[in-house]
Amino acid sequence: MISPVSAMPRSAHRHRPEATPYVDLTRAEWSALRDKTPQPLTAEEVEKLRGLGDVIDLDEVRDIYLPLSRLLNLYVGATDGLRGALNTFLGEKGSQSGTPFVIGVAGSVAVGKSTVARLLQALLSRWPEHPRVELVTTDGFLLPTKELQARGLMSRKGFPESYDRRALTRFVADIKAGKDEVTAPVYSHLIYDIVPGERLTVRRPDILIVEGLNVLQPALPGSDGRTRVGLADYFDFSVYVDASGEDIERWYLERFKKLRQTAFHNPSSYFRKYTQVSEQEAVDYARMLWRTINKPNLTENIAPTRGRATLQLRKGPDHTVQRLRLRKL
Ligand SMILES: Nc1ncnc2c1ncn2[C@@H]1O[C@H](COP(=O)(O)OP(=O)(O)OP(=O)(O)O)[C@@H](O)[C@H]1O
Ligand SMILES: CC(C)(CO)[C@@H](O)C(=O)NCCC(=O)O
Repeated sequence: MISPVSAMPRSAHRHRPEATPYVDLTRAEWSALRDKTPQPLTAEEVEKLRGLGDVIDLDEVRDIYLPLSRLLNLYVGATDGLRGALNTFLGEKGSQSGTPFVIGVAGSVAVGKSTVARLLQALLSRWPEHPRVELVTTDGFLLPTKELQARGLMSRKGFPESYDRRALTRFVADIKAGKDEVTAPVYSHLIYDIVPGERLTVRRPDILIVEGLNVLQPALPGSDGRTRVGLADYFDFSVYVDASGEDIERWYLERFKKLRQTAFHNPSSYFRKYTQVSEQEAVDYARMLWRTINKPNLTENIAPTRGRATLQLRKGPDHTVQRLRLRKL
């Protein structure tokens, strides 16, 4: 019989370290774990994958993303082994082959998660075991502007209720179930809306990366009050991209300034009017968007999901990853 905790000698209580499901690593400790994983990208390729305002270079790829690519390659192999065990058990009763490995990438607006997701796609597709890596962002499942306006949600864009969560979960479930072709709507930052009539098609990838603010949020209970299977329940691995609130706000404002000099000049840009006002007015507007929408969303909905990620990447003020926290239990 297992003895109850209260029956243990007092000293055993006192000296037991607090149980934590994570292992914390410095940049140097993590970097050493890349082992002999070769660097498959050139400086030009990294430049193409870099988002506006991000600073990822070959050193960052080597130190942070090669160990991650190696870890994920090991995870994919081990998950295939588990799938084989399940298939042996199930036999004719529903066994499945070619189930894609699904990775979620979460974090605030402007933290750089789309760069992380693109880098992972490029690195993971170089492994011969899983060359077909698809990337989708949850932006495509935002409700169209007309619908957001009708529901009074224009200033809640990015909050859980601004997405068609059921369609998003179904989309990932269908890909994981091995459907030949699964499609999703497409979002444009330029027009700040869903692109009418456009769809993205995903065809049986080896790995699917799902990037978005909301990917680790728990599912809403159904109308019968029961818990549902949510998006994150389909993940085999997840990454939370983290940084201090002040740093992210600064990155958001700087990106807005850069976009004001570039993309906002496009006649179709939703933000075009901010090219015609002073920089100060434009920055004040961006700060208002940050403080009234993106920051509360970070605090209330995104940051609380951090502990659910398999891996947390903590960036410093210059965008480089300084600390990592990996789930080990
Ligand atoms: N208003 C905009 N007009 C044109 N391009 C934009 C606009 N906002 C963002 N982008 C571009 O789209 C890319 C992805 O933006 P997105 O909003 O997905 O990033 P994010 O979620 O804010 O944060 P992250 O930087 O983590 O991806 C940005 O790196 C930027 O280059
Ligand atoms: C589309 C999202 C929700 C996420 O990418 C975000 O970029 C956004 O539009 N947030 C609303 C406030 C703003 O314009 O920054």
